[in-house]
Amino acid sequence: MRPGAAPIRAAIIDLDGTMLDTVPDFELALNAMRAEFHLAPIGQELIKPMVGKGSEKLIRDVLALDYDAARIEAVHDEAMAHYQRHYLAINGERSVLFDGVLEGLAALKAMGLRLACVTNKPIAFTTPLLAQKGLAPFFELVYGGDSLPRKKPDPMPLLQVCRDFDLPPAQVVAIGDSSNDAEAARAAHCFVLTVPYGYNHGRPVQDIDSDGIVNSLLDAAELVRAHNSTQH
Ligand SMILES: O=C(O)COP(=O)(O)O
Ligand SMILES: [Mg+2]
Repeated sequence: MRPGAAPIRAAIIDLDGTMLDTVPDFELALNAMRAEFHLAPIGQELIKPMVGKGSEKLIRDVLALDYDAARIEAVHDEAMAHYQRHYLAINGERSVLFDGVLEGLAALKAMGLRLACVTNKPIAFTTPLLAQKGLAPFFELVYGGDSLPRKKPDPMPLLQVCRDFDLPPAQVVAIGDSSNDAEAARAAHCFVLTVPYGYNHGRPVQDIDSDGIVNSLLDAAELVRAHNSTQH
């Protein structure tokens, strides 16, 4: 983050791979969907790099392990219906908060920042999950992958948050685990911080063009505090 730049007034925080390790939930729901088609279960290491681009892409990638393009088209809608039903039934059962998430959110709030959650997860999964994990009270705004016409890496949801908060993007930081989050932030002209413990489509976090890698949301809050303390 640039010294002398305007103070940060809001943070936009990603969900999967940033606040919650949701891969165990994806494993349950995807394998329940695959069982409907008599397909063998798949493991978390295969699933992890597929998370982050929304449900549509995830279902297509998972079906592509066994089916050709024509067969994927033929079963897509049925697969999506199975997946959504199964995911909603197990949502949050196996997901766990990453270290420093609650502390980091509390620190950002205590510094007066406004908080939004922007995820590519469908909003129908996101809202109950945030509530169940005690995250909902931190967020003034929540946008899922299907809340707006375009999702990350498009800047649309981030720009919408800036408008909702009536803040210029240069006073907003996005915090995420993947290039998806960083590309959206760069295109929106927000700051962006990256956590190293998430999924990033199976690629090294160091490859992401961001304003810094932070080990936790608590470290992100410390960086924002340092940035803001240089302002007059
Ligand atoms: O693709 C998803 O379902 C969610 O991904 P995100 O929370 O990292 O944006
Ligand atoms: Mg993510």
